[in-house]
Amino acid sequence: MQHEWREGNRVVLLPEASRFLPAMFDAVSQAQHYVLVELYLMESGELATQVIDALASAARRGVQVFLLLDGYGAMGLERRDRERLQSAGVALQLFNPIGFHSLARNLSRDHRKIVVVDGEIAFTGGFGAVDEFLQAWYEIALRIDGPTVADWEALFRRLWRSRLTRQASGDPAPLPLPPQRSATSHADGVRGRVMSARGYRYQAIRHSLYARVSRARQRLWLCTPYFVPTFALRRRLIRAARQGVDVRLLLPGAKHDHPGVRYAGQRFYQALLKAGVRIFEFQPTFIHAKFVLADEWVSLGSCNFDHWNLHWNLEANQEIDDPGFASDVQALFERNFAASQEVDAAAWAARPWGQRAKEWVYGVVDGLVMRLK
Ligand SMILES: O=P(O)(O)OC[C@H](O)CO
Repeated sequence: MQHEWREGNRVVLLPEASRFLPAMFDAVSQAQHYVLVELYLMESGELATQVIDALASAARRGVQVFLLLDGYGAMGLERRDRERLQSAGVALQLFNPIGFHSLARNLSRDHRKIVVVDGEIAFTGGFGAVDEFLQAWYEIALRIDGPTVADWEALFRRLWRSRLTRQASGDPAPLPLPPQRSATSHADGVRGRVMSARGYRYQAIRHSLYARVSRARQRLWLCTPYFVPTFALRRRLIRAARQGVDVRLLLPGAKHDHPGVRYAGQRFYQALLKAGVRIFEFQPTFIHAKFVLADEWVSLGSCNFDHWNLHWNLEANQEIDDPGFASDVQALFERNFAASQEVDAAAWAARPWGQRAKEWVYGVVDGLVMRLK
């Protein structure tokens, strides 16, 4: 059953590439049956080479390896890298390659980040196989060992067989997958569920987030690299803050891969600050992580919670409802708040006209982009 809460999951929060990359490579190196990897971004470079080496070496050991890449996000993966994967025996497919289709079809991207090993362990987060994740961007991931791994695997399997997925050679016939294995349920594990979304057609992540924001009683802390929230989310954040909930946003500072998106989101700062929402801009690097903590509920994964992601993309997040895990996420937020600059409401109200002009221009662009169909 889709989106079912399942008990018995062991989860480990892995902040920063220095923790999650070794954990993933280690899991792949210990695989015995199959490895499933689904990514939005993969571009030739140092990290992609490490990923290809790890997958190729597993395939050469006899492990069945399946790599599903978004047809747009993987355009920077050079032919020689694709050939290296295929010649090592890695099954490579692309989701919805850009083509002479409708604009809506070309805009619909697979933005999910999934690694499954032997049906027993899964990873998700905001990661991709591009060099920015090695150092330049701050990212987090989650390692899951337990019954919800089957739901991650089911998402992968469904998309692998989708009519929009093609073999890298262009052949539309899907490459066959091995029988699904099942994970162990742990008595000391936590309650979790996998939530997915398919653009405007299917919006479970959005509905779950809105419900939790509305129900939060003590705190609502949200981290996203692309803060361009829907009207419905802004209204809920403002209402929660006015009702005394501790509402905080952890957002990128000036280090940003798409500064225009940051300006477009900053046009909402004043109303949020006025309602009592606290806004922290992360300083050390570009923070690309996506996670939210509402009381003791956590949602973490691919979804940026911005209206573009919610409208067009295939997304998937892991939700965890557990006080112990919530305190790990709280500690992570607190470390990141300490590395941020809090936006001062009075200083923001007096910001220069140049800044206001950028917010207006990128706000107009954002409004036009959202009218695309
Ligand atoms: O779409 P994300 O959140 O995986 O981030 C990728 C960036 O948009 C690439 O510029």
